Amino acid sequence: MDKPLRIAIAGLGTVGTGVIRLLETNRDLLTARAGREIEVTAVSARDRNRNRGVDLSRYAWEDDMTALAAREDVDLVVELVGGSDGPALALARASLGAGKHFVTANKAMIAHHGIALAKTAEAHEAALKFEAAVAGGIPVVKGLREGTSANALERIYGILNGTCNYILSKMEDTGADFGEILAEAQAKGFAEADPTFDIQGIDAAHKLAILAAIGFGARIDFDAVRTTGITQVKAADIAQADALGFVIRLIAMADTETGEDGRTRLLQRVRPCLVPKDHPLASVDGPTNAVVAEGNFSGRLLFQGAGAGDGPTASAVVADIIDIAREEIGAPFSIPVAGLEPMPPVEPGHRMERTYLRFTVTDRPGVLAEITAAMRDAGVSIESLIQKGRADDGGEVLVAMVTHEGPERCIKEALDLLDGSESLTDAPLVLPILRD
Ligand SMILES: NC(=O)C1=CN([C@@H]2O[C@H](COP(=O)(O)OP(=O)(O)OC[C@H]3O[C@@H](n4cnc5c(N)ncnc54)[C@H](O)[C@@H]3O)[C@@H](O)[C@H]2O)C=CC1
Ligand SMILES: N[C@@H](CC=O)C(=O)O
Ligand code: NA
Repeated sequence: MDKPLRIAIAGLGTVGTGVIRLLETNRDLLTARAGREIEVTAVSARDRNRNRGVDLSRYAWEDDMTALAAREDVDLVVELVGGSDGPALALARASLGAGKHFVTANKAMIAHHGIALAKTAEAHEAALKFEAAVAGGIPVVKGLREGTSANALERIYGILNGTCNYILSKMEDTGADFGEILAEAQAKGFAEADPTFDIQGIDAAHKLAILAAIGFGARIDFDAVRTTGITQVKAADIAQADALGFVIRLIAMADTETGEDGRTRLLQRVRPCLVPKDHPLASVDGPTNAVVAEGNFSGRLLFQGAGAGDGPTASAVVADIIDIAREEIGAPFSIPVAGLEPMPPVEPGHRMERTYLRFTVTDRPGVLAEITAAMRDAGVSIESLIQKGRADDGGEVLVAMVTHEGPERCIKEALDLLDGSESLTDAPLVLPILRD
């Protein structure tokens, strides 16, 4: 048998502790699968004395995690700290620069610095792997890099944030308040250290940018992801969507089109959408994630499973470690960095969509006429319209509508016409309807 693969782990929180537990529990099986032992030699985290429920006494401890990269007894560094910059990035640069393999669950860092890190990895013939960074335990990075590699992909889309999905599906089941459920998601270890990354859609955007790079051979362009989170979604919208035959899910989607200049353009967006109840993504509940990839020969592929949590995320981290133990290095984004194409973003106004719109308005005569006139003037055709009762005190009521399919820019024009209207007491909510 080959020499052991010696690894160091930085970050011993939810995921880091999960990795240690998995390496201990499945030791024999991992040795057989990897073809050699996987041996933890050193670890680093903020607090040495915290009780994590795992025995760290056999491993060397480094207070400064960057020191892991310089250790002679380390072949591979695993980063489970988080943060796009700061110590995680310093560790990545130091490790790859020293020719050590590097495994991370850090989507923020890969979305911002993945290309530069992949270049360093290539230059030093080291592996850079990040299966856990996208959709936790689901092998979707591998699925796109290897499983769909024979296809031109038409669309990649799905549910990429477990916290938002947990919140939306729990709101659906219990009618409970947003904040209460977010606290539960935090307690269960799904949420990011700063949960605004989850609820504002930024975490899903990080993951989408990574998948788009792999799936479409694009240079990662995180700044081009058009991102809307779930904070504006109310329990009333969920009930309304239900009555219309939909659920609400935060959907991340990327596809391409050819611009007038002949260049391939990339559209990446994260936004809450109405999902028809008979669509496979509608039954994805709780912290589960799901990714759909549509290949020109494979047809629609659905990857589904736990997108967050210690066990599933550790499973993805250790799968990457096994690949490296087997010397399956590969290009981080499927093809060498020089081959990744810079793809300018699509301006999506011409895209055709059916849309759900919700207005919170003052309950007085003429309000409905004002809204429908704006729709008419902008060329938006209304498929159905619901006004939710009368407010007893003449206060606020909810007006919801579903439009026929039309160009996205018409919705924007209608909202611009209503901008500043004294009838509207809250910003309108616009939710596209996911097409099959
Ligand atoms: N929790 C989850 O379900 C998932 C997390 N991830 C990613 O995995 C990474 C780790 O996440 P968690 O384990 O949830 O985080 P966590 O907050 O539970 O653990 C982070 C660890 O890093 C250490 N750390 C943080 N800042 C440090 C610093 N400046 N210096 C030294 N040590 C420091 C902490 O002491 C702790 O041990 C993040 O990149 C996260 O986005 C990815 C997929 C799922
Ligand atoms: N905060 C993330 C954790 C996994 O990536 C999520 O909720 O999906
Ligand atoms: Na994954």
